[in-house]
Amino acid sequence: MAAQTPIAFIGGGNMAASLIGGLVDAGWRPDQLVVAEPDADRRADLTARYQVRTTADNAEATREAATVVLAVKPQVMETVALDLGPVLREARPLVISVAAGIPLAKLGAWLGMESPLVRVMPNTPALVGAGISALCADAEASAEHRDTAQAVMQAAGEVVWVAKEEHMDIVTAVSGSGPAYFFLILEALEEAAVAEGLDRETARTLAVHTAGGAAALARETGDPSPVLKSRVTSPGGTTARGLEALERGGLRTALMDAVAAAARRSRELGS
Ligand SMILES: NC(=O)C1=CN([C@@H]2O[C@H](COP(=O)(O)OP(=O)(O)OC[C@H]3O[C@@H](n4cnc5c(N)ncnc54)[C@H](O)[C@@H]3O)[C@@H](O)[C@H]2O)C=CC1
Ligand SMILES: O=C(O)[C@@H]1CCC=N1
Repeated sequence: MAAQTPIAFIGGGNMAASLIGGLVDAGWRPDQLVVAEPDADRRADLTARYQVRTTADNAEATREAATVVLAVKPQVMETVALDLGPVLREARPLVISVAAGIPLAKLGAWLGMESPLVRVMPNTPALVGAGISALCADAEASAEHRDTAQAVMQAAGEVVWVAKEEHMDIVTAVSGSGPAYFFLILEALEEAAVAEGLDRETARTLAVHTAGGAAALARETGDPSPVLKSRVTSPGGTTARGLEALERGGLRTALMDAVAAAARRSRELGS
């Protein structure tokens, strides 16, 4: 029998690659990871980047694993889970799903098993160890299973546990999709600076460091956002004018609408 591989990823797309990059940087050996992925170019890319073993065969990867991370699109999860059910029922690894929207009960029914299942919503900053993952487990997952899931996700950043599974939709809308909202803001800041004559590289450096600095300040002081914002806003100064333009332009409402729309989509994906 082949030596046991601790983690098999089913689906080697953007989210799996971000987690794999984070795990490898955190000290996991590439030979402790295997990725099942149908796309040959994607497999070659993952091997070139992380020296992980890949296969086109989901069942083969699953048979060797102590932990299986399901990282396929929600739309194909049913097919993948129905196919893998018999293998998983025999091998009984810990199963972690990172799919948006798919409830644990539905996944369990497709797999034909009750536990141990952990649902996780990670995000792509996992690639550089700066991810945040929200986790919830089914009632039968043991403390050991929870610890294992937490240890895997902690290699890629922070973790929070969510007591009510129904909250995973709003989590998905805030932290799963959230990096894209911030990238849109970075894009806009860069474009504005370039339009005013700054070279692209300087514009990007200023925008990225400002975003990173704001996040670090919020994290390290723990101060509320309105307080942090007021410290930047000198009376009658530039920030006040900028914030007025943002409120007039509806950025606050647009972001709140974005989160509500993404959460609705998460619920749709699971129904
Ligand atoms: N991209 C992100 O920021 C995040 C994604 N997720 C979740 O991660 C999952 C994957 O999303 P992405 O990586 O963005 O999508 P993706 O499209 O980049 O990756 C999905 C991968 O699954 C492969 N695949 C398709 N059919 C398969 C099958 N039958 N067996 C094995 N692999 C198969 C595809 O070839 C592709 O490489 C989704 O369920 C998504 O909701 C969760 C959090 C954040
Ligand atoms: O866009 C999506 O559906 C996935 C889930 C959260 C981030 N990306």
